[in-house]
Amino acid sequence: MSAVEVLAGVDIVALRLSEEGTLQVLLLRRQREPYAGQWALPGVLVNGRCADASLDAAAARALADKARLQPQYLEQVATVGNGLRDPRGWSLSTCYLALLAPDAEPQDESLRFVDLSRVTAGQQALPFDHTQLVRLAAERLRGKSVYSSLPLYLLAPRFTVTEALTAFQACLGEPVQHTTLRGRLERMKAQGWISDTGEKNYPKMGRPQNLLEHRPQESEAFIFDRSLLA
Ligand SMILES: O=P(O)(O)OC[C@H]1O[C@@H](O)[C@H](O)[C@@H]1O
Repeated sequence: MSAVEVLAGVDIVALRLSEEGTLQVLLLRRQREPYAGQWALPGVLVNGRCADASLDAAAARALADKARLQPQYLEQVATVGNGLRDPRGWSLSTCYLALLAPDAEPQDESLRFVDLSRVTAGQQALPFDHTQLVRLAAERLRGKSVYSSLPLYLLAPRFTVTEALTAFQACLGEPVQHTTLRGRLERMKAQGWISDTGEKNYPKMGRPQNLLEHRPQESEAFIFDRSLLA
């Protein structure tokens, strides 16, 4: 790399809700140097001859090419850049938050999900500044989950109130009142963002529960008029 070149890329913090109700982040074992063999965020460089029309397109490509997964939601979080984060020289990374369906599975042994809390706590070390990128994305998700329906993008399109509660609590990292969430979901129903399917799920334990359907009216999330934690 010449002295005047700057590497530019995108990195994806792709999250999934586990069966246990915890958030997990997708990691990819790097094939090449630097940090060959280490688990890192899936990312691609966008310098040079890449065909992507935009950073958003590059982020979608990174997930599609490297993980063969389609996100239910994708949002740009931040751009970081300096001369230290990549040993190849000055670099910029635009970090994206991607929310995956709960049945998103690693397609081969070069991919795996690990507990988000292990990464944010530094127990699972990541190369480059990827730990910092994960923390930024997790903070964005937490902040938006206070006042929007974002966590619903971590569920299957058909979900129960109990599953919604699990998703919100995982994103916020604290308990949410069942009745408060119900009220917010009712408001979404009134605006056409959620519909009643008239069907029930039949869990292994407990009583059957009504199945709701998430019907996003835009690519963003529904904004609540009051905080979910109020
Ligand atoms: O995988 P290659 O193309 O080598 O490089 C991409 C990585 O280089 C780093 O700056 C980025 O954070 C990104 O993850």
